[in-house]
Amino acid sequence: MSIEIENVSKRFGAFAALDDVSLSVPSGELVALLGPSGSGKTTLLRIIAGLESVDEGKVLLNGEDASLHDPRHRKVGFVFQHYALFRHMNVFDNVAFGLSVKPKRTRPGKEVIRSKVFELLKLIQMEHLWDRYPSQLSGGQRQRVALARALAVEPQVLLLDEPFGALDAKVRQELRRWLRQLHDEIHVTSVFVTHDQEEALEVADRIVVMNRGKVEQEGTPSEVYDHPANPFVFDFLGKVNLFHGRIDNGVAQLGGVRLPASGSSSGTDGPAVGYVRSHDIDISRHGSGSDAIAAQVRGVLRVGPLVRVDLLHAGGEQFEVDLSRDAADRLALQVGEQVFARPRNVRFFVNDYQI
Ligand SMILES: Nc1ncnc2c1ncn2[C@@H]1O[C@H](COP(=O)(O)OP(=O)(O)OP(=O)(O)O)[C@@H](O)[C@H]1O
Repeated sequence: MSIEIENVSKRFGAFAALDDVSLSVPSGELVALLGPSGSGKTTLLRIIAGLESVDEGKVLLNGEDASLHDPRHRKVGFVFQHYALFRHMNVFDNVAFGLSVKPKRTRPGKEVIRSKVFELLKLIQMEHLWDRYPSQLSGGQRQRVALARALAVEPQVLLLDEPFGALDAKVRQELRRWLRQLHDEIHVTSVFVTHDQEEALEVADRIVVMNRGKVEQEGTPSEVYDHPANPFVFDFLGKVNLFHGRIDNGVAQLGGVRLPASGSSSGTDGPAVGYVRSHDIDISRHGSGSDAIAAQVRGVLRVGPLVRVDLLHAGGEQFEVDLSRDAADRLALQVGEQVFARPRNVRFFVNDYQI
């Protein structure tokens, strides 16, 4: 089922939780709503589910105005961060619940329910745990049961609100991969909310970056990561360094270095900010100060597979470079020494507009 959000606004009192949001989710896609706390992600999800009304705008499900239908008939499955499974029911009964409470007329027979539940338990790789109770399961297993339970009634849209938010980092990572595989198997149109950029980049077909009730950018993971539309998206999708400088006649001066500012025109002359990801900078001991940013090493820290180097350049701005362990071992940087940093990929923004 496709979802179209057309110019939706939602206020709580005087506060605009959603401000003229438009968005379309083609049938079968897995879309992530990514944004900081309070950006309106959950509100948008609840509006799609029909749990919340809109002040302005429309939601179309398969091209039809959703407000014309009772939310109970929207065929939407919901999985929350803390999905309360029924504690007194075992895994089998939890997954079977949505089917067993259907009105008699549409309720499948016992055998059909049984085979459907075992099919789902197989999908979530938990057939052998069918008679366990929620208290006998790990957090990750419980979320998988919650997902199977939402899928049991064959929703046409699956909505997931921070489904792995309460789990530890390792389990989260496993479940992310698992969710992606599951989606590739069943292709149900899915929208999931997360504030974790890595999760969105790894799992989603498309990412909708939200901020203060608005959509900042929408695109594939590589579109939003490699071509962020504005400083907010750049910053939210990964670690970034800011270099304050100026642009004159298409040339940017950043920390003493002159760099071509592609796309700029004389109209953009003036103060500009260069954005560079910390893995997009090379460090060497050689340079002239006009082809590289002269900087002092302030700290060297091993973080898992990377080495994070803290630097301070002559203009007084601090910045961070992530090196591979190999590169860091070759350089053997010492705290206090002078080095030269060369950004490989800089994006310039003037007043929030990319040039
Ligand atoms: N029922 C409500 N009454 C008043 N304000 C609300 C209500 N629901 C949400 N809000 C406000 O609307 C804003 C958006 O909330 P929402 O839950 O959609 O954000 P979110 O992006 O999902 O955040 P989080 O990641 O923290 O869940 C918040 O500032 C929140 O306080």
